[in-house]
Amino acid sequence: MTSLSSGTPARAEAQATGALGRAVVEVRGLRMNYGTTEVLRGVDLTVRRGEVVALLGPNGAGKTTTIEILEGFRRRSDGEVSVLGTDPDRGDERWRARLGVVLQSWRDHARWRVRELVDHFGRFYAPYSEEGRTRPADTDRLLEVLGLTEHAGKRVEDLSGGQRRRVDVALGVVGRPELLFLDEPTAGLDPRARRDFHELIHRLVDEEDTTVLLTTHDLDEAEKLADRILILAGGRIVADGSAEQLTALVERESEVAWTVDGARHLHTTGSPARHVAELYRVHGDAVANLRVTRPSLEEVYLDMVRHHESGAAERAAAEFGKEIR
Ligand SMILES: Nc1ncnc2c1ncn2[C@@H]1O[C@H](COP(=O)(O)OP(=O)(O)OP(=O)(O)O)[C@@H](O)[C@H]1O
Repeated sequence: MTSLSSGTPARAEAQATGALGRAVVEVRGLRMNYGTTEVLRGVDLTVRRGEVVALLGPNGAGKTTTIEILEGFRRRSDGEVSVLGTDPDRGDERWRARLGVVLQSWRDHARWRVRELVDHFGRFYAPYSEEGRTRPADTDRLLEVLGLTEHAGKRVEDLSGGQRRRVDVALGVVGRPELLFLDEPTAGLDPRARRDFHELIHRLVDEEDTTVLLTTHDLDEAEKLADRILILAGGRIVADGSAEQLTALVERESEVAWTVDGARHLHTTGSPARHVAELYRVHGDAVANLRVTRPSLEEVYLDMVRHHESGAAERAAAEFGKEIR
């Protein structure tokens, strides 16, 4: 397998030295207002070295706003933010060189040829090499890893959407970032390109010791890609855990519905089997129309999104938070 650098995979090395797990992003009480509209109302989150974290939330939840603040592109209204040990509002060029950024849509550079463009971007990073991390990445090797070798001589404007997206990624990682921000990375990619992209992200994490924070409104993508999912809704993080943890928490709350003597009943419980046994002990054969439903993470999430889009964001977020805690 082609890698961006030679030698021992960086993640294994970091694991050996105990460097994995240190916080690279710390956010406490982050608030953001656009005029009188409060978009972020006290976001707390942590991203640790070596993690792939997905910031998941419905359209307009404030995902882009959050990562733009972390990238130093946008000034926050309030709160504490530290990215690679620095407040992004005061980040200098050396700090910036340690970050990789892939924006939602990149419409510039249409007339550049792929190889020239990646090479050109890479040169900016040359003064910022560090021990164990020579910058930039080798352009040809990077193009190969991203499946762009055969398109290296083409103009960006002549590429397909998926190929362009890969160029965006090349520009985001040519500086061999310690921390990579990806905003909706697979929007517009077909399933094959999406799968390739997921592989690429895992390879970056394993071989380059890159920590990744990505935004998506696709739960499936978050489940496939991320070690940890943060759900942003109503201006706050309402859930934080691995896909398995979130699923387990959701499944704890099952709905038991039944009728006794024609009267309908509904009960939410973490132990449906015990509840059903108790029902039969008390009512015996009078129990009818028994139904036990375990909502999936997706159902609960989509329900929250529907509420959010119908304007009941605050309530939906609170309910969702309650449901999975
Ligand atoms: N520059 C701005 N001025 C005023 N309002 C803004 C600005 N940028 C974003 N907003 C508003 O802030 C809210 C959050 O936007 P943001 O783009 O951060 O959400 P998002 O979760 O990334 O959404 P999407 O999934 O659609 O990309 C939206 O209601 C948006 O209209």
